[in-house]
Amino acid sequence: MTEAVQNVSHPRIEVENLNLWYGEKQALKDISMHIPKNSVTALIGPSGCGKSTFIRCLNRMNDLIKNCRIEGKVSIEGKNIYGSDVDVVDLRKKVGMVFQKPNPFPMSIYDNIAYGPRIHGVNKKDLDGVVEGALHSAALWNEISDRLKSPALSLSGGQQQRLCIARTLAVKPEIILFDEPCSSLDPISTSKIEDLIMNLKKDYTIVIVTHNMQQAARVADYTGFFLTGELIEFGQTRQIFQNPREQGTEDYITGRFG
Ligand SMILES: Nc1ncnc2c1ncn2[C@@H]1O[C@H](COP(=O)(O)OP(=O)(O)OP(=O)(O)O)[C@@H](O)[C@H]1O
Repeated sequence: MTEAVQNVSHPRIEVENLNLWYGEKQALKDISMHIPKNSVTALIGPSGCGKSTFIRCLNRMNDLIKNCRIEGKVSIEGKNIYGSDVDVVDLRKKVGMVFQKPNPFPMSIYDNIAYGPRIHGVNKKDLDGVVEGALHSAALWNEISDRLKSPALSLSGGQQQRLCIARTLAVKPEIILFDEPCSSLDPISTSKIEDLIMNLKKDYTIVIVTHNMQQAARVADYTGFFLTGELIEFGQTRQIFQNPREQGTEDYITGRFG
C-alpha cells in the first residue's frame, strides 16, 4: 500500500505503519496514509472495517478504550502525536471531532459554543465575538442569532449538528474529524452539512468517515477504502470512483458487497 503515501505532496497528517488491537483482535493492520492539508479526505468501507477506529487514532480518542493497543506513528506537522511529551488536551484542541449523533450540551446555544473557549482562557469580553464567528462559520448564525439563550436541545437535529460543528470551530482547531456526521439527518440537513464541509476546507484539514459513497464522491478530494482493517486503496476521489486500481475497491463501489 504505497500509493497512499506517494499521492500527496503536502501532508498535514502522516500515518506510518499503524496497527491497533482491541485485546487479541487486530482492528487496524499496517496502515500508512498521508492526509493532505486544506482538503477533505473521506474514509469508506463496509461496516466493521475499521474506519471509526482509524479516525479516532488521529486525536487519540482510542486512549479512552480499555485493552486498546496501538503501534506505529501518527505525525501532525512532523510531530508524533503518540510521543510521551504530547499533551492530549492540546492535541484534541488542535484536532477537533464531530460525532455521528449531534451531542449538544444541555445548556444554552451560547454556552455550548463558549464552553471550550472559556476553558482555554478566552477573555469574557471576547466571547461574544468568538461565539458569533463560530456560528457564522457553521452557517447557523442567520437561523438562530435571535435566540442564543435558548436551550441547544430545542434546535432541530440538523441545527444541532451545525451547532456541534460551531462548538468545534470555536476552539480554533487545525484539523476536523467527522465520524458519519450526517447519518442521523434528513437530506436537506445533510446537504447543508456537506456544503459546510466543502466550505471549511479552505481553512481546515478535514477527514470524514462515511457510509454514503455518494457523499464521499460529492465532498472529498481524496478517498481511502478500508476492508477488514486494511487500507486497500487511497487516492484522488475521482480516480477511486472512476478508475479504481484494486478489484476490492471496484467491487465495493459498484455495490458487489458491503
Ligand atoms: N471498543 C471496542 N472494543 C472492541 N472491539 C471494538 C471496539 N470498537 C470497535 N471494535 C471492533 O473493531 C472493528 C472495527 O470497528 P470500527 O467501529 O472501527 O469499524 P467501522 O468501519 O467504523 O464500522 P461502522 O461503519 O459499522 O461504524 C470491528 O470488528 C469492531 O467490532
